[in-house]
Amino acid sequence: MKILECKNLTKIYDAYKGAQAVKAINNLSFTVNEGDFIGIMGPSGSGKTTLLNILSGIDTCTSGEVLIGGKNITALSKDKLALFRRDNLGFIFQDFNLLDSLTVRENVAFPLTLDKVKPSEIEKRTDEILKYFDIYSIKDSYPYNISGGQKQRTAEARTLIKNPKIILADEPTGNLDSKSSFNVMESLRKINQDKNSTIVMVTHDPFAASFCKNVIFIKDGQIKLQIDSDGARKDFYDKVVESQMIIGGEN
Ligand SMILES: Nc1ncnc2c1ncn2[C@@H]1O[C@H](COP(=O)(O)OP(=O)(O)OP(=O)(O)O)[C@@H](O)[C@H]1O
Repeated sequence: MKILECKNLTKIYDAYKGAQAVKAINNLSFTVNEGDFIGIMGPSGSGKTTLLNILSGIDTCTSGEVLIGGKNITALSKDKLALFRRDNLGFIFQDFNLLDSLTVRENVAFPLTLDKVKPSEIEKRTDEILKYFDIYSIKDSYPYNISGGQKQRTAEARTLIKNPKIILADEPTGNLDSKSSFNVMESLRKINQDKNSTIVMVTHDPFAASFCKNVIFIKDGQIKLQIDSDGARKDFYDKVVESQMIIGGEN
């Protein structure tokens, strides 16, 4: 089932204070199905962040459409878009975005608290997800007392607690050492497999990309190449690195 459709997306940043206008996304179309785990790669300046910002409703496109679960988010008013984002999209960022004054448990429960869910229901769902991400034992710790990998798993648990339609991840391994990167990517792969969560991830990191089912490469705002994994991660890693060389540019 189609869950995300980008149709003929174009984004032009207008000329500003002497700088020329930039066509960051150029008539780009692609479809994401439920349960996909897609990586978006490309050289610096190729348009990855711009694309993710448009998909997540943070930025608007100049022309084209983004449909999420059949709903055209490019046509929503600001308020409706904010609500739609809250109820349907999950975000995972490079710098975790955890609240330092809250414990791990409180951070994970935060979206449900905002939604005024019943306390008994919050407790049940929070316990379940803390255990799933193997952070139950550190539930009363604060973010500054836990490791980078534990912080990222806490951020994932907070994202997943509302069962978003799509998880949009921006360089989730960007600030992690190799062991934590492995654990975080394993946990993303696990939620993709166990819960059929749909994940769209922007990354520079071929290791992170090797966990995806498909990777699209963009350059000059257009899709230049798509590669598919047959499930063997090491082989797919080689394919990702090879594709990066084909695409060229600074990574
Ligand atoms: N706010 C902006 N105003 C004007 N031009 C911008 C703006 N943001 C990005 N650009 C330009 O749009 C193009 C795409 O940028 P974008 O940040 O999407 O690339 P990227 O692939 O995410 O790069 P990186 O990997 O370095 O983060 C670049 O030429 C960039 O200079």
